[in-house]
Amino acid sequence: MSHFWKPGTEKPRMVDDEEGGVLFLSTAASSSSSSGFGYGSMEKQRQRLPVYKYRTAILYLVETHATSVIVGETVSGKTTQIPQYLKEAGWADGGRVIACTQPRRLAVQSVAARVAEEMGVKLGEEVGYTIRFEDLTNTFLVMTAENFHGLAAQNTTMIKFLTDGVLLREMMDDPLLTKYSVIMVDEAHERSISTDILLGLLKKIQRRRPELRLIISSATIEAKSMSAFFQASKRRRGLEGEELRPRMEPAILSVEGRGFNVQIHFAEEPVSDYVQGVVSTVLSIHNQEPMGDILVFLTGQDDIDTAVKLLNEEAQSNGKKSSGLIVLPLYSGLSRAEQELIFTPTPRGKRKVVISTNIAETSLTLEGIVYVVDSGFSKQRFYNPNQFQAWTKECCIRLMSSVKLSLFIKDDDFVPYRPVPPEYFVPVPEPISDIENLVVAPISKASARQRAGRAGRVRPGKCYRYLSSRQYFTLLCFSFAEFPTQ
Ligand SMILES: Nc1ncnc2c1ncn2[C@@H]1O[C@H](COP(=O)(O)OP(=O)(O)OP(=O)(O)O)[C@@H](O)[C@H]1O
Repeated sequence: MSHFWKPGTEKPRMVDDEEGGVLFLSTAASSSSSSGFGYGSMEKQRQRLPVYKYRTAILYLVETHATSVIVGETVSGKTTQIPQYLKEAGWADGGRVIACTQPRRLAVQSVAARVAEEMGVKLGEEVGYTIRFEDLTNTFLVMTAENFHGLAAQNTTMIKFLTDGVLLREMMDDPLLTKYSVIMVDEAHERSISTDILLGLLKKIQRRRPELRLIISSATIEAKSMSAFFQASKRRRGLEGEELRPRMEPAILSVEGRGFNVQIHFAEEPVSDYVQGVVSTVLSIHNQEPMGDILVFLTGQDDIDTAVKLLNEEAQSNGKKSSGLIVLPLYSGLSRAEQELIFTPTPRGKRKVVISTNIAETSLTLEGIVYVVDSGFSKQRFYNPNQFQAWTKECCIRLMSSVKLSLFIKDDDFVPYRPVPPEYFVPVPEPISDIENLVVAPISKASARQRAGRAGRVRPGKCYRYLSSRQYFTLLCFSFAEFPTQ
């Protein structure tokens, strides 16, 4: 364990950012090998990732700060490497667990499988995952030393990937999440309701468990506002062992460097029918570009089914020209077996086309993908608090009027349990569509970068944006939080 920073040894070189408090690593922190694993080529691949140069700095920040915000380009290696660095540094010793959350199940499964492969262990043992209805981790019961009748859960899983929703669910049994030493909330830019609630609760847990470390990471996160959120409001002084506590003000680390080059192409003119547009683009890539799989981003199941149908029809009618295309849809409504087809290697001479919602936007590495075709739109969920207020108000009015009606019957007739006639029942207004809206809207620049980042992961790639460059510059920098707070 001599290749990462330990308290008491020389610290890695860092400078304060001029804008105040932002830590930025000025030089490569370490050039030495990271671990004692004997997996030569895999180890070399790991060391080639940009995040490797920041290994010592990351471990130093996690050691000394309660919260670290890590911003690293797509393909810098955050998701697969940071949990391994932490494990190698001893954060999973003594039965503790390192958690890494992802917004989506598919990402949890694929990242866990990759990390297990890199570590040369069986998935479900040292590296495991938990998603809804599936727990692939290893916990067994042991007799406690103090009381031979008592049983305690012991974890052999050291690195656990899980969705943020599952971690929230775990809080119901263990509100302080005591088994975790470090919790990494990855892809925090997505700002789904569960991610935001999780971040709020983790901040509270940290006050009770100062030893818990949080890492908030993404390629496209507003680091300063995230850091401001975790800034402790009051600095506690004079507590026993204060000098051993980590610094409560969050550290921000920017991991520079990315994977292979991805050439970006914009549409020359804005298009009206993006489904037809992406289908034509896929066909021209297939006819003109060298081999390599294609990942298409559309908004939802309807669009995807239409595109799959159009491409399959084209393949049949055009004979040789479009043959060789294997078209696969990807959305959350598909069965797991159907979703997993996207990971099957493409047969020689064929080209796989995965047509997906934003389920494939973050954390996924599909090895064969060379081309990304981005429609520029996604279905976005908005929680509308104003509508919610209007709806609850309406419900209250109707409820009150029905209560008044039933009271009226009771009072007048002096028959307390007389059934209320059906005409007095007042239906409550339909809530769902008003409160939670799923709307097709242009994506943000952050999403566009994430989508482009699905190419260039294991070889150079190209991204075709179905937006003109002028349209692109009108996009919002970041997507709206699902639950707006301001
Ligand atoms: N399933 C996989 N198969 C092959 N290589 C993989 C796989 N998963 C990750 N890798 C390799 O590890 C690299 C880093 O992936 P990782 O997911 O850690 O990056 P990241 O910085 O978290 O990216 P993103 O922000 O896009 O999720 C990939 O570019 C790829 O070279």
